[in-house]
Amino acid sequence: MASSEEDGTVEEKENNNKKRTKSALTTAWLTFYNIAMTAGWLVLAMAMMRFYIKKGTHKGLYRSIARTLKFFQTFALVEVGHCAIGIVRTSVIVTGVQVCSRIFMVWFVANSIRQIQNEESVILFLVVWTVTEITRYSYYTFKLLNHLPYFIKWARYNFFIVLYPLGVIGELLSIYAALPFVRRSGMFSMRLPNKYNVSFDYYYCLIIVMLSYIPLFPQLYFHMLRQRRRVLHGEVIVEKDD
Ligand SMILES: CCCCCCCCCCCCC[C@@H](O)CC(=O)SCCNC(=O)CCNC(=O)[C@H](O)C(C)(C)COP(=O)(O)OP(=O)(O)OC[C@H]1O[C@@H](n2cnc3c(N)ncnc32)[C@H](O)[C@@H]1OP(=O)(O)O
Repeated sequence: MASSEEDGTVEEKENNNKKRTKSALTTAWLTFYNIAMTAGWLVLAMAMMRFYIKKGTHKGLYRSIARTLKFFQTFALVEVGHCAIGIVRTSVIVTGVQVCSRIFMVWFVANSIRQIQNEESVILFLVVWTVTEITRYSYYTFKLLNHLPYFIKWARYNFFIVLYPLGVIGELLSIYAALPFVRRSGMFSMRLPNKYNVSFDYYYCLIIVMLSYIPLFPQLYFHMLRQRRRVLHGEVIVEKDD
C-alpha cells in the first residue's frame, strides 16, 4: 500500500516536471518567435521610411521590400500551428483566415501582378500591416517576459479599431486595381478545352475573394472587439468552440 502511494507521488512529480519543462520550452520558443517577428517588421518599417526619404516617392517601394515582406508574412503560418497544437489560446479558424488572406494578398496579388505594385492602395495596406504587427508582436513579447508596458497593451487593443478597416480598404482597392490586368492576361486561368477538362478563371476568383470580405471581415473585427473588452475591461467572454 505504502509503496503504491509512493509510486503515485513519484509519477505525479515526474508529470509535473514534464509539464514544467514543456511550458518552459513553449515560452522560450514563443519569446524567440515574437522577438524575431517584431524585428522583421521593424526592419520593414525602417526600409520603407529610408526608401521614401531617399527617393521622395512611393514608386518602387514595394519592389525594394518585397523579399523581406514575403519572408515574414509567410512565416506567420507558424501561428496557425501554434493554435492547432494549443500553445496559444486562439482560434485556428480566426488565425487561419487572417494569415491566409494576408499570404494570398502578398503572393497572388501584390507579388504576381506587377502593374499594381506602385498603387497607393498597396502602400496603404503595407503601412497598416507594419504598424499592426510591430505592436502585436511586441505586445506578445513583453507579455511573455512579464514586463508589459500599459501603452503597448493599449495600442494592441485600440489601434486595430482604425487600422483594420484601413487595411481592408487598401487590400480591396489593390485587388480591384488588379482586375483589368488579370482579365487581359488570363493569368492563373485555365480555359476549355484542355487535357484536364477543367476551367478556372482567376478574374472571377478575385471577385469571389473580394466578396468574401463581406461575411469574414466583421467576424475578425468583432473577435478583436471581444478581446479588447476582455483584456482592457476585464470582461469574461465565453467564446464558441471552433
Ligand atoms: C486563400 C484565400 C483567402 C481568401 C481571403 C478571404 C478574405 C477574408 C477577409 C479577411 C480580412 C483580413 C484583413 C486584414 O488582412 C487587414 C489587416 O490586418 S489590417 C491591420 C489591422 N489588423 C489587425 O489589427 C489584426 C488583428 N488581428 C489579429 O491580431 C490576429 O490576426 C487575430 C488572429 C485576429 C488575433 O486574435 P487573437 O485571438 O490571437 O488575439 P490576441 O492577440 O488577444 O491573443 C489571444 C491570446 O493568445 C495569446 N497569443 C496569441 N498569439 C501569441 C503569440 N504569438 N505569442 C504568445 N502569445 C500569443 C495572447 O497573448 C492572448 O493570451 P491571453 O488569452 O492570455 O491574453
